[in-house]
Amino acid sequence: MKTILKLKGLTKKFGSLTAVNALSFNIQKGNVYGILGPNGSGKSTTLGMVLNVVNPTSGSFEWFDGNMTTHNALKKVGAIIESPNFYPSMSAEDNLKLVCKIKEVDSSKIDHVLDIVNLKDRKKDHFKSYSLGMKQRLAIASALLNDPEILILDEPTNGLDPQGIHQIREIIKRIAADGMTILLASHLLDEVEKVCSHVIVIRNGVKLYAGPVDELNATHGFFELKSEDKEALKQLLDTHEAIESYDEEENDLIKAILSQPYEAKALNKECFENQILLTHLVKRKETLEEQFLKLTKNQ
Ligand SMILES: Nc1ncnc2c1ncn2[C@@H]1O[C@H](COP(=O)(O)OP(=O)(O)OP(=O)(O)O)[C@@H](O)[C@H]1O
Repeated sequence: MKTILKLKGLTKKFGSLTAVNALSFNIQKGNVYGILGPNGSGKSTTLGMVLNVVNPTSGSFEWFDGNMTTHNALKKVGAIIESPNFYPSMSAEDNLKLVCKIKEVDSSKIDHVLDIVNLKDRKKDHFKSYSLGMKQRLAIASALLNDPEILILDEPTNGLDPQGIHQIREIIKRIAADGMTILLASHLLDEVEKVCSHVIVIRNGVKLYAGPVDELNATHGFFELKSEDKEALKQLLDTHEAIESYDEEENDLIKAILSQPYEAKALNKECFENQILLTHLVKRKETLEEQFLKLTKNQ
């Protein structure tokens, strides 16, 4: 698979603050990546560095095959990292004509990109009459004009109402389905879950996880258990091949984490054969949100 972007130990310090700390990951063609982290975790700084607007303190990054200057490589990148900025008293279409002139691309693509973002019917309207969601969609259209190899978006749904958020996410999914590589920064887990195939979780500039979104949730789950003979139950769990660890929670509840697939029925039978009567037995899997919170809390 073709590599679009490689980050190698990329680091940015602002005085004594390390905003991005030795970040390494690869962006492969055709995937949709989310950089996910709370506010202030270093997402925008990371995007700023690979887009040449923030100077790295150390480490490096490489666009495409590494044989191109960043300046030339960025001609193949469509990026929206600031709020959409166009001429207010010009129509969307005229604004895009101007962008075509600046980017030296043919203006025949304007209708097509406006169609992708559902703005073709409103192309004659002044930019100033657009809602925030429409402005953001126009920015996406503008970024698509020169057929980029990758689209980069920083918090693409920030400040939008639920309908606007939905429209932007649908557009991103549609563009991705057509094969576009996308890298977006977001502090919203559900956004990354809905839109991205891959996720890079960062906190305080440090990478906590990078990989497919599915695998972040690929654990075997856990049992919630209760028994009047808690000590005997704990002894059984201590030596159980399928139990990785267990915690005692409130109300005498024991949470036993699985290290391999194991059915509740089998555990129930085993407990019974060891004269341990369970008063509560539930098998559960952590939601992606619980996993994400655990991942970020542990650091
Ligand atoms: N120009 C700067 N000078 C000093 N500190 C900065 C500068 N830019 C960013 N920072 C700090 O670096 C850290 C990371 O900021 P960054 O904007 O990259 O985070 P973020 O994850 O994008 O968060 P947000 O979504 O809130 O923008 C923060 O603590 C921020 O205050």
